[in-house]
Amino acid sequence: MLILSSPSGAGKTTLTRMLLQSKALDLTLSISVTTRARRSSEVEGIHYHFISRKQFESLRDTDALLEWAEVHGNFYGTPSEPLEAILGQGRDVLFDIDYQGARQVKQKAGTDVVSIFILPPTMRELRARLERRAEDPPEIIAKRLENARTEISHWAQYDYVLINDDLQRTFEDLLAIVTTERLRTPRLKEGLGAFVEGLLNEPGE
Ligand SMILES: Nc1ncnc2c1ncn2[C@@H]1O[C@H](COP(=O)(O)OP(=O)(O)OP(=O)(O)O)[C@@H](O)[C@H]1O
Ligand SMILES: Nc1nc2c(ncn2[C@@H]2O[C@H](COP(=O)(O)O)[C@@H](O)[C@H]2O)c(=O)[nH]1
Repeated sequence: MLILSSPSGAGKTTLTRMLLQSKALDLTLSISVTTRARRSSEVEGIHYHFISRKQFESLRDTDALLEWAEVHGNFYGTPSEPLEAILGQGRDVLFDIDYQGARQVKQKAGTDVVSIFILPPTMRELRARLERRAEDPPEIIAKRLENARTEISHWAQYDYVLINDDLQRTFEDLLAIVTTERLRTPRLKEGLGAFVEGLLNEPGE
């Protein structure tokens, strides 16, 4: 499970898209439910499942969410069932969730989780990116910038922290993290066990 978090506008959705487009990585996105209104660029079932507050409460109260949080005045959560199906196929899952959700997933899934926090190079650039994106009205941008400092204060709970100045460079750092994490001994154990057994049973001549 690979988690990307950042203050709004630092670039995690852009980087998520780049990671998903990289066929060699073969990552699957965890599609969250949210009570936020859909942006014009977003598609139901691709970016989010857009649901009502009542539907959200019903999912939350029936333990159908692995984690959930209130962010910028809206509710967001990760549905457990599709996630379990993806993990059951042995696939790696990418999460675009906030620090509260990251903490809950870490508590529940522990060593199966790798978390990455994306920082903007400056607060001025963060504002500029939100304005250039032109997806949210000024009052929503103001709220997101106001929340950014609290979100950034949680950077140290993450396994990795990247400063997203140059997009391509940040993407390459992400690729390096995924490649390295996949090579960790505990993640290779099943396949390696059989390989080592075969190796030790070879006569060696
Ligand atoms: N390294 C970068 N340099 C310049 N612009 C960038 C960079 N990374 C992302 N952007 C741009 O910044 C804007 C915000 O990026 P993005 O939507 O990915 O942010 P986000 O962290 O997912 O925000 P949110 O949490 O609000 O969804 C987009 O217009 C994106 O194209
Ligand atoms: N804890 C969770 N946070 C989530 C989830 N899905 C998205 N998010 C985070 O919310 C903010 C705002 O997202 P936006 O799409 O409205 O810009 C951002 O930090 C996301 O990472 C979730 O399922 N759980």
